[in-house]
Amino acid sequence: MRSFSFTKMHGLGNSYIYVNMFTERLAEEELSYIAKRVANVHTGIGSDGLILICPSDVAPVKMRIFNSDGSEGKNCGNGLRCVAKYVYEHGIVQEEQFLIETLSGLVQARVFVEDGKVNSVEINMGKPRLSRGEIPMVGEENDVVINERIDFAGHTYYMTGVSMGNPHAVFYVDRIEEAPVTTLGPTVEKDERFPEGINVEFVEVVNERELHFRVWERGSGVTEACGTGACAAVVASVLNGKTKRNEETVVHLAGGDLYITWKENGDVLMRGAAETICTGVYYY
Ligand SMILES: N[C@@H](CCC[C@H](N)C(=O)O)C(=O)O
Repeated sequence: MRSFSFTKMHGLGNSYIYVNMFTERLAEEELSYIAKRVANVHTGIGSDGLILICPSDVAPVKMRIFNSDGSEGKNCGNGLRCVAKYVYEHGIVQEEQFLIETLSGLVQARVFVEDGKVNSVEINMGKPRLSRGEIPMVGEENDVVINERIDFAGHTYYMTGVSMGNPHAVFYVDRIEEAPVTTLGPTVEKDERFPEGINVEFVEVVNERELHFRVWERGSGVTEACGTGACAAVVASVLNGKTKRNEETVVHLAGGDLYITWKENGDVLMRGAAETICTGVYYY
């Protein structure tokens, strides 16, 4: 029987099993299978997926993220905050600002420390990518998708498309409690107009500085929070004239709040909590 040491962490209830690949060895061809196994709440540990904290050639650390269905994502906002907390608290980095490599590029992390513990993290997520080609979504590759009419299962909706290194479809609703997360979510995720699938976000605008937010994540379904999704929601809200560029917006997710600013220079800043739940050894 094989085993590895893990740490379970969460960002606003979006939980992953984190494996320190500076010390552990997992076979590349087994990563998808391991992600599915550990995520299972009955026969595994229970999580939204698996995150690997890896050595990098271009930064102090690299993050890889696998959803609970075993698919690999290219970015994860909540995961980045937890990775930043982990590497600082385990002495893998000593500075309070450092780079993290992801499959979609480099991001800048800043940890806020009290008594040696990281209690919140800010990530400069870089610039959103807005063209259909970058999302990706079928159609004219240089066009943007802002409040575009689109039909699913015979009903008409309006969506805004944003890539934060991973794909997001944002829909506005009048009341967040009535958002069709579990019905429209999986339909949109798997729609053939999104060749790589898509994360689906529902947003209720409270005012120019505040949004309510729910998510159906590609590869994981309903989660308590999605950091890249919250960034996409703020970018979409600026593009739709609902919130302001260069001003911090509070996003209320099911698991808590994130503070997000789409800066004048194009970068998106995300700030919020990162928590350690437990550590252990997993046998497989
Ligand atoms: N929970 C994440 C995003 C995880 C990956 C996503 N489901 C995808 O496949 O793109 C976040 O906090 O951003």
